[in-house]
Amino acid sequence: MIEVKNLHKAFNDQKVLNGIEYVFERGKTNLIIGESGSGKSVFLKCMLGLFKPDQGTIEYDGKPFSTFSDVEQRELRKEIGMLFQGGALFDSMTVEENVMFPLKMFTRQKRSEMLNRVHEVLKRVNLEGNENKMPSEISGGMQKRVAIARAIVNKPKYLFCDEPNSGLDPKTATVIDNLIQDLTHENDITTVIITHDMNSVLEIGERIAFLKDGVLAWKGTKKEIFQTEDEAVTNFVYSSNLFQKVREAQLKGL
Ligand SMILES: Nc1ncnc2c1ncn2[C@@H]1O[C@H](COP(=O)(O)OP(=O)(O)OP(=O)(O)O)[C@@H](O)[C@H]1O
Repeated sequence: MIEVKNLHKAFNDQKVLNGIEYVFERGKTNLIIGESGSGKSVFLKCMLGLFKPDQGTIEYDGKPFSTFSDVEQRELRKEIGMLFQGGALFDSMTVEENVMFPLKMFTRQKRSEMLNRVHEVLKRVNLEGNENKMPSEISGGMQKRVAIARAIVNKPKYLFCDEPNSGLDPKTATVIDNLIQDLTHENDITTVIITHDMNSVLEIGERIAFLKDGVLAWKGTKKEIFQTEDEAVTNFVYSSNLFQKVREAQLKGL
């Protein structure tokens, strides 16, 4: 669980985050949605300790980040899996080496132990047999699965995903969404996902936080997002044709 209390962040006199209160629940997919410039990335960077909040606290399972010593921050980093926008694989490393990278960075396991874990994770994301391929030799969806394998190889308690579906076709995007959700449930991970993708909201929106101008303007589930009368949310959500059609179908009782 990650609990955010009264989070403020400004750059010069531009207030970007303005008093955010939110709980990211363990074992759930927690989505952050909102227009471009609403503060999603700044929020994520505050949670990762890359930006220092001006005010407020971020607690990891009850412990405020600001009270972590350098050693504790390093320990926390081991418990965080990060799925970067675009995957961010190392082009010059094989699939196997990419996935092994966090184990080399953060553990002192023997190579044979690391290989066992890498193969276990690659099997889980259905990439068995691709160990020795280079990223350029596999599809975008497979690259994304390698990036997911790398993000979970060290058994993280927290998983941060920045636009996990960018650049993928809708079918592959759904496979990736479901994989992230299944891994979240199987491993009881606190998963935070920044997304623009309304398909993802429909697919895996177990908990949704809607940011508008740095304020947490609405929170709820994928079911509730269809029922809300909140104008800011409906304006944002129904700018998507897909949502418009689902809403119309619901109203017709289809
Ligand atoms: N390092 C920085 N210095 C100054 N201003 C910043 C910095 N990082 C972000 N901002 C400003 O904070 C605001 C929110 O940016 P942010 O990147 O969090 O938006 P976002 O919701 O993630 O947008 P997008 O969906 O386009 O990625 C923007 O006005 C941006 O210019």
